[in-house]
Amino acid sequence: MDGELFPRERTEIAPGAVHVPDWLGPGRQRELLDACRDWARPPAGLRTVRTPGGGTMTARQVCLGLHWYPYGYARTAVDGDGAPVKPMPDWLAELGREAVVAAYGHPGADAGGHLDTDLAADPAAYAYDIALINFYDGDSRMGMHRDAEEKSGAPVVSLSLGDTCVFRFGNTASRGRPYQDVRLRSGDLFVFGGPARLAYHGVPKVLPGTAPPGLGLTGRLNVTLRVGGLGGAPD
Ligand SMILES: O=C(O)CCC(=O)C(=O)O
Ligand SMILES: [Fe+2]
Repeated sequence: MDGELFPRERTEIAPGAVHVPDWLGPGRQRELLDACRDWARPPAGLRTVRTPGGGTMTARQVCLGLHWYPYGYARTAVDGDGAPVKPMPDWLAELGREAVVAAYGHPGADAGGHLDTDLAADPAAYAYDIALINFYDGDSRMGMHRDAEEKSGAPVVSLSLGDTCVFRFGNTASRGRPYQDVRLRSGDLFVFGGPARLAYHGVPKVLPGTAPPGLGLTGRLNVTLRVGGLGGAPD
Protein backbone atom coordinates (compact mmCIF):
# COMPACT_ATOMS: atom_id res chain seq x y z
CA MET A 1 0.00 0.00 0.00
CA ASP A 2 3.07 2.30 -0.03
CA GLY A 3 1.83 4.25 3.04
CA GLU A 4 -0.46 6.50 1.06
CA LEU A 5 -2.58 9.12 2.75
CA PHE A 6 -5.86 7.58 1.66
CA PRO A 7 -5.88 3.82 1.11
CA ARG A 8 -7.37 2.90 -2.24
CA GLU A 9 -10.77 1.30 -1.83
CA ARG A 10 -12.73 -1.43 -3.55
CA THR A 11 -14.57 0.33 -6.36
CA GLU A 12 -17.35 -0.74 -8.68
CA ILE A 13 -16.21 0.71 -12.00
CA ALA A 14 -19.39 -0.36 -13.82
CA PRO A 15 -22.16 -2.82 -12.89
CA GLY A 16 -20.36 -6.18 -12.66
CA ALA A 17 -16.83 -4.69 -12.86
CA VAL A 18 -14.99 -4.37 -9.55
CA HIS A 19 -11.48 -3.16 -8.70
CA VAL A 20 -10.04 -4.53 -5.45
CA PRO A 21 -6.70 -2.77 -4.75
CA ASP A 22 -3.89 -4.63 -2.97
CA TRP A 23 -5.70 -7.97 -2.99
CA LEU A 24 -2.48 -9.98 -3.19
CA GLY A 25 0.06 -9.15 -0.49
CA PRO A 26 3.80 -9.12 -1.22
CA GLY A 27 4.26 -12.84 -0.41
CA ARG A 28 1.48 -14.01 -2.75
CA GLN A 29 2.68 -11.64 -5.47
CA ARG A 30 6.13 -13.22 -5.30
CA GLU A 31 4.67 -16.74 -5.41
CA LEU A 32 2.58 -15.88 -8.45
CA LEU A 33 5.57 -14.21 -10.13
CA ASP A 34 7.75 -17.30 -9.52
CA ALA A 35 5.03 -19.48 -11.03
CA CYS A 36 4.75 -17.16 -14.07
CA ARG A 37 8.50 -17.46 -14.63
CA ASP A 38 8.16 -21.26 -14.72
CA TRP A 39 5.16 -21.15 -17.06
CA ALA A 40 6.99 -18.77 -19.40
CA ARG A 41 9.66 -21.38 -20.16
CA PRO A 42 9.33 -23.62 -23.20
CA PRO A 43 7.71 -25.91 -24.24
CA ALA A 44 4.50 -23.95 -24.88
CA GLY A 45 6.15 -20.95 -23.18
CA LEU A 46 5.99 -17.19 -23.67
CA ARG A 47 5.37 -16.25 -27.30
CA THR A 48 4.68 -13.27 -29.52
CA VAL A 49 1.08 -13.38 -30.73
CA ARG A 50 0.45 -12.61 -34.40
CA THR A 51 -2.91 -11.16 -35.33
CA PRO A 52 -4.76 -12.18 -38.53
CA GLY A 53 -4.19 -8.70 -40.01
CA GLY A 54 -0.42 -9.32 -40.04
CA GLY A 55 0.40 -7.36 -36.88
CA THR A 56 1.87 -8.58 -33.63
CA MET A 57 0.67 -7.99 -30.10
CA THR A 58 3.24 -6.06 -28.10
CA ALA A 59 2.48 -7.97 -24.89
CA ARG A 60 3.95 -11.47 -25.01
CA GLN A 61 1.79 -14.30 -23.74
CA VAL A 62 1.69 -17.79 -22.27
CA CYS A 63 -1.46 -19.82 -21.56
CA LEU A 64 -2.49 -22.53 -19.12
CA GLY A 65 -5.34 -25.03 -19.40
CA LEU A 66 -6.24 -24.12 -22.96
CA HIS A 67 -4.18 -22.17 -25.45
CA TRP A 68 -5.72 -18.91 -26.66
CA TYR A 69 -4.87 -17.67 -30.14
CA PRO A 70 -6.58 -15.00 -32.29
CA TYR A 71 -9.44 -15.93 -32.03
CA GLY A 72 -10.12 -19.26 -30.38
CA TYR A 73 -8.80 -21.92 -28.02
CA ALA A 74 -6.76 -25.06 -28.68
CA ARG A 75 -5.07 -27.79 -26.65
CA THR A 76 -1.65 -27.09 -28.12
CA ALA A 77 0.35 -23.93 -28.82
CA VAL A 78 -0.94 -23.85 -32.41
CA ASP A 79 0.62 -20.46 -33.09
CA GLY A 80 3.78 -21.22 -31.07
CA ASP A 81 5.93 -24.34 -30.85
CA GLY A 82 2.96 -26.71 -31.17
CA ALA A 83 3.53 -28.29 -27.74
CA PRO A 84 0.62 -29.23 -25.46
CA VAL A 85 -0.51 -26.31 -23.32
CA LYS A 86 0.58 -26.48 -19.67
CA PRO A 87 -2.11 -27.57 -17.20
CA MET A 88 -4.11 -25.16 -15.08
CA PRO A 89 -3.04 -25.77 -11.46
CA ASP A 90 -5.78 -26.39 -8.88
CA TRP A 91 -4.40 -23.64 -6.63
CA LEU A 92 -4.80 -21.08 -9.40
CA ALA A 93 -8.39 -22.20 -10.09
CA GLU A 94 -9.08 -21.84 -6.36
CA LEU A 95 -7.52 -18.35 -6.39
CA GLY A 96 -10.03 -17.47 -9.14
CA ARG A 97 -12.97 -18.53 -6.98
CA GLU A 98 -11.56 -16.62 -4.00
CA ALA A 99 -11.20 -13.56 -6.21
CA VAL A 100 -14.86 -13.67 -7.24
CA VAL A 101 -15.89 -13.85 -3.60
CA ALA A 102 -13.58 -10.94 -2.74
CA ALA A 103 -15.01 -8.82 -5.54
CA TYR A 104 -18.71 -9.64 -5.33
CA GLY A 105 -19.17 -10.90 -1.78
CA HIS A 106 -20.15 -14.45 -2.73
CA PRO A 107 -20.14 -16.60 -5.85
CA GLY A 108 -23.19 -16.07 -7.99
CA ALA A 109 -23.72 -12.48 -6.96
CA ASP A 110 -22.98 -9.57 -9.22
CA ALA A 111 -21.31 -6.47 -7.89
CA GLY A 112 -24.61 -5.13 -6.60
CA GLY A 113 -25.06 -8.27 -4.52
CA HIS A 114 -27.88 -9.63 -6.70
CA LEU A 115 -27.92 -13.33 -7.35
CA ASP A 116 -27.06 -14.30 -10.88
CA THR A 117 -29.23 -17.40 -10.96
CA ASP A 118 -27.55 -18.99 -13.98
CA LEU A 119 -24.17 -18.94 -12.33
CA ALA A 120 -25.41 -19.72 -8.81
CA ALA A 121 -27.25 -22.76 -10.12
CA ASP A 122 -24.12 -24.08 -11.77
CA PRO A 123 -21.16 -24.12 -9.41
CA ALA A 124 -19.05 -25.65 -12.18
CA ALA A 125 -19.31 -22.25 -13.81
CA TYR A 126 -16.63 -21.30 -11.32
CA ALA A 127 -14.23 -24.03 -12.35
CA TYR A 128 -11.53 -21.67 -13.63
CA ASP A 129 -9.80 -23.78 -16.24
CA ILE A 130 -7.90 -21.23 -18.37
CA ALA A 131 -5.22 -18.66 -17.54
CA LEU A 132 -3.72 -16.15 -19.97
CA ILE A 133 -0.53 -14.53 -18.74
CA ASN A 134 0.56 -11.38 -20.56
CA PHE A 135 3.98 -9.83 -20.10
CA TYR A 136 4.30 -6.09 -20.84
CA ASP A 137 7.61 -4.32 -21.09
CA GLY A 138 7.75 -0.52 -21.01
CA ASP A 139 6.41 -0.03 -24.55
CA SER A 140 3.76 -2.74 -24.57
CA ARG A 141 0.08 -1.99 -24.80
CA MET A 142 -3.12 -3.89 -25.47
CA GLY A 143 -5.80 -2.50 -27.74
CA MET A 144 -9.48 -2.39 -26.82
CA HIS A 145 -11.02 -5.86 -27.17
CA ARG A 146 -13.56 -8.19 -25.60
CA ASP A 147 -12.79 -11.54 -24.00
CA ALA A 148 -15.33 -13.35 -26.14
CA GLU A 149 -13.86 -16.75 -27.02
CA GLU A 150 -15.22 -18.38 -23.84
CA LYS A 151 -18.65 -20.00 -23.82
CA SER A 152 -19.17 -19.55 -20.07
CA GLY A 153 -20.56 -16.33 -18.63
CA ALA A 154 -18.44 -16.69 -15.48
CA PRO A 155 -16.56 -13.53 -14.53
CA VAL A 156 -13.03 -12.88 -15.80
CA VAL A 157 -10.55 -12.50 -12.94
CA SER A 158 -7.51 -10.27 -13.57
CA LEU A 159 -4.43 -10.12 -11.34
CA SER A 160 -1.62 -7.62 -11.88
CA LEU A 161 2.05 -7.85 -10.93
CA GLY A 162 4.96 -5.44 -11.37
CA ASP A 163 4.64 -2.06 -13.04
CA THR A 164 1.41 -0.09 -12.71
CA CYS A 165 -0.67 0.26 -15.88
CA VAL A 166 -3.55 2.33 -17.11
CA PHE A 167 -6.39 -0.16 -17.62
CA ARG A 168 -9.22 1.16 -19.78
CA PHE A 169 -12.62 -0.37 -19.05
CA GLY A 170 -15.32 0.50 -21.53
CA ASN A 171 -18.76 -0.56 -22.61
CA THR A 172 -20.24 -3.57 -24.40
CA ALA A 173 -21.24 -1.69 -27.57
CA SER A 174 -18.03 -0.25 -29.00
CA ARG A 175 -14.31 0.30 -28.44
CA GLY A 176 -14.95 3.98 -27.83
CA ARG A 177 -16.41 6.05 -25.05
CA PRO A 178 -17.79 5.82 -22.48
CA TYR A 179 -14.86 4.22 -20.72
CA GLN A 180 -13.01 4.66 -17.46
CA ASP A 181 -9.26 4.58 -16.91
CA VAL A 182 -8.17 2.75 -13.78
CA ARG A 183 -4.60 2.36 -12.50
CA LEU A 184 -3.87 -1.28 -11.81
CA ARG A 185 -0.91 -1.78 -9.50
CA SER A 186 1.00 -4.83 -8.39
CA GLY A 187 -1.30 -7.01 -6.28
CA ASP A 188 -4.54 -5.45 -7.58
CA LEU A 189 -7.55 -7.56 -8.52
CA PHE A 190 -10.08 -6.62 -11.18
CA VAL A 191 -13.13 -8.80 -11.85
CA PHE A 192 -15.61 -8.31 -14.66
CA GLY A 193 -18.72 -10.41 -14.97
CA GLY A 194 -22.49 -10.13 -15.29
CA PRO A 195 -23.42 -7.09 -17.40
CA ALA A 196 -19.71 -6.19 -17.75
CA ARG A 197 -18.51 -9.62 -18.89
CA LEU A 198 -18.32 -8.65 -22.57
CA ALA A 199 -17.25 -5.03 -22.13
CA TYR A 200 -14.36 -3.75 -24.26
CA HIS A 201 -11.16 -3.18 -22.31
CA GLY A 202 -7.48 -2.60 -22.95
CA VAL A 203 -4.16 -1.34 -21.61
CA PRO A 204 -3.18 1.97 -23.24
CA LYS A 205 -0.09 2.46 -21.10
CA VAL A 206 2.34 0.82 -18.70
CA LEU A 207 4.20 3.12 -16.30
CA PRO A 208 7.82 1.88 -16.29
CA GLY A 209 9.71 1.79 -13.02
CA THR A 210 6.59 1.66 -10.83
CA ALA A 211 6.85 -1.98 -9.69
CA PRO A 212 7.35 -2.56 -5.95
CA PRO A 213 11.13 -2.57 -5.46
CA GLY A 214 11.06 -5.80 -3.44
CA LEU A 215 9.19 -7.83 -6.07
CA GLY A 216 12.05 -8.28 -8.52
CA LEU A 217 10.14 -7.68 -11.76
CA THR A 218 10.93 -5.15 -14.47
CA GLY A 219 7.76 -4.68 -16.51
CA ARG A 220 4.22 -5.87 -15.87
CA LEU A 221 2.54 -9.26 -15.74
CA ASN A 222 -1.21 -9.71 -15.93
CA VAL A 223 -2.88 -13.04 -15.25
CA THR A 224 -6.49 -13.44 -16.37
CA LEU A 225 -8.44 -16.47 -15.18
CA ARG A 226 -11.40 -17.60 -17.23
CA VAL A 227 -13.95 -20.40 -17.38
CA GLY A 228 -13.96 -21.79 -20.90
CA GLY A 229 -17.28 -23.66 -20.87
CA LEU A 230 -15.87 -25.27 -23.98
CA GLY A 231 -16.69 -28.88 -23.09
CA GLY A 232 -14.11 -31.56 -23.64
CA ALA A 233 -12.77 -30.71 -27.00
CA PRO A 234 -11.93 -27.50 -28.76
CA ASP A 235 -9.96 -28.52 -31.89
O1 LIG B 1 -3.28 -6.79 -19.00
C1 LIG B 1 -4.43 -6.57 -18.64
O2 LIG B 1 -4.69 -5.95 -17.61
C2 LIG B 1 -5.59 -7.01 -19.51
C3 LIG B 1 -5.33 -8.29 -20.22
C4 LIG B 1 -6.47 -8.69 -21.09
O3 LIG B 1 -7.36 -7.94 -21.33
C5 LIG B 1 -6.52 -10.04 -21.66
O4 LIG B 1 -5.62 -10.85 -21.41
O5 LIG B 1 -7.48 -10.34 -22.38
FE1 LIG C 1 -9.00 -9.01 -22.21
